[in-house]
Amino acid sequence: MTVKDILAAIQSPDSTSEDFAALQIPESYRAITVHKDETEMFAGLATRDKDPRKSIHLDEVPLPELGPGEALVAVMASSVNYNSVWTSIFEPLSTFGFLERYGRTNELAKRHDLPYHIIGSDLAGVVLRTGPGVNAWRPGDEVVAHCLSVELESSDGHNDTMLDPEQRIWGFETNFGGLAEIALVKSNQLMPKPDHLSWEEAAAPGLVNSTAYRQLVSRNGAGMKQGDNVLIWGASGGLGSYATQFALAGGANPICVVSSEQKADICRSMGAEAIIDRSAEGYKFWKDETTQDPKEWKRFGKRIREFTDGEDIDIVFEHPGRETFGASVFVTRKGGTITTCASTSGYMHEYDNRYLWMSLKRIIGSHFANYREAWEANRLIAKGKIHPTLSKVYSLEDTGQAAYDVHRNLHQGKVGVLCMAPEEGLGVRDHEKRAKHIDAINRFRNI
Ligand SMILES: C/C=C/C(=O)SCCNC(=O)CCNC(=O)[C@H](O)C(C)(C)COP(=O)(O)OP(=O)(O)OC[C@H]1O[C@@H](n2cnc3c(N)ncnc32)[C@H](O)[C@@H]1OP(=O)(O)O
Ligand SMILES: NC(=O)C1=CN([C@@H]2O[C@H](COP(=O)(O)OP(=O)(O)OC[C@H]3O[C@@H](n4cnc5c(N)ncnc54)[C@H](OP(=O)(O)O)[C@@H]3O)[C@@H](O)[C@H]2O)C=CC1
Repeated sequence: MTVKDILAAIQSPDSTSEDFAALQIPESYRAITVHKDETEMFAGLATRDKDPRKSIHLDEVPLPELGPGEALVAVMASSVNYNSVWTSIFEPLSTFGFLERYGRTNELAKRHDLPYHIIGSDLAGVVLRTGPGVNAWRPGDEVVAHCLSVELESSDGHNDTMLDPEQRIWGFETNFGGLAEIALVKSNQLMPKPDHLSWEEAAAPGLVNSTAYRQLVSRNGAGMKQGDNVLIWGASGGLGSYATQFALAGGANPICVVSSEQKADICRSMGAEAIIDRSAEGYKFWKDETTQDPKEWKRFGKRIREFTDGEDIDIVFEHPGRETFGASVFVTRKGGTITTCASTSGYMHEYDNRYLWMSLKRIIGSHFANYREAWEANRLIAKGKIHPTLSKVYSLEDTGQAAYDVHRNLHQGKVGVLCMAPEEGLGVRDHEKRAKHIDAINRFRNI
């Protein structure tokens, strides 16, 4: 039995759940990996010069054992997230440390501690096998997977599953991720694949859409409401392209920051009106490595006021980190919120705390999404309220290049990867619903 036989079953309209259950699963499959003996390969290089094309490999790997509560999924498509960039440049830490730590927790988790790390935190595909105790999913089910892996043995995570002390991001802090022909997930990561989307479109939103949902919309994040002025950094990027859609769909007023006219056009086409091209307007929030320039914060704030009839920002959707954080805190209105999930440009932030405490602002840390938030975010995709922002699709062989593009900010929206899917455009089940949303679905394509 080979991956080709699985693909044939997926592509046959007559395949039943029993057919899938009867399929033998191959003993090995192709997967995107980084190697433990290469973690020092970029030592001494600047972050920018660490090239994911050198560290990312396509290997034949053995099939992992399937445990209780788990599922093996045939991955038709996946997507590149920035966490795979971090893994491939071994920053801020080598992810092998996460796998070792996980491996120490119990006998079954030892499977994850390997000399290679199969990366990737998104997938769209078909369930092949489920482990003992899985009743909600069956072989043949068409699914997407969110990337929250939790154990839930501690009460700490029982109210908000992101607070589980054993919370991990699948394909980043666990092995057997989605950039592969077969992936191993916990069954409660599975969600129904939106039926109007192709495999690669369905795989694109998962991680960033769920993260933006918690960070901006959920009460666990900023709890955005109608009329809020929302400053969105990287508004046409992975996270930002969903934050912009959430702001528009939720009746808020997005102020989109981008770095080119082309990206400004994308935001306009999503329906945003207030757009700041940070490159064209030349903001320099840092005078040098150690000194920020409050005059530049003020120039930026004045520009925002031009779009808002003089109002300041209710919510900042932060992720660039060090380079922008001082400005983000400054431009937030009295009582407003800065919500942050990342630090792409550096994690040691500096801001003038007087503007925070005197104006009663709040900084909220946000990370991925709990089970329920991920489900709600996927539901919005399935209902055609929020759309994938897929721009370009690569083959599994070219994942290194795809990660390089994301690392160098050469991409738009999301970058997809075909895993088992032989070509783009497959997997659409509801053509009528698709036709209704086709322009929005294709908005980011090939730009
Ligand atoms: C969905 C997608 C998401 C993304 O893309 S996010 C972006 C990518 N992710 C990242 O860049 C994050 C990568 N992760 C990290 O950088 C690290 O993962 C963290 C900095 C988050 C944590 O570092 P760590 O080394 O895992 O943990 P420690 O807390 O620094 O060290 C553990 C030791 O420190 C002790 N400790 C913890 N808290 C305290 C305390 N409050 N007082 C005293 N000690 C403390 C512990 O017990 C333990 O000790 P002992 O090493 O001896 O076991
Ligand atoms: N904690 C969590 O759960 C999650 C964290 N992340 C993290 O969030 C970050 C962004 O992820 P994602 O949106 O997918 O990445 P993308 O690269 O797709 O988008 C980020 C955008 O941010 C903008 N940007 C980058 N650097 C700067 C800067 N120095 N100043 C201002 N804007 C900047 C760029 O837009 P432009 O050039 O147009 O301004 C870029 O397109 C990553 O660090 C990632 O690891 C992502 C998902 C989940």
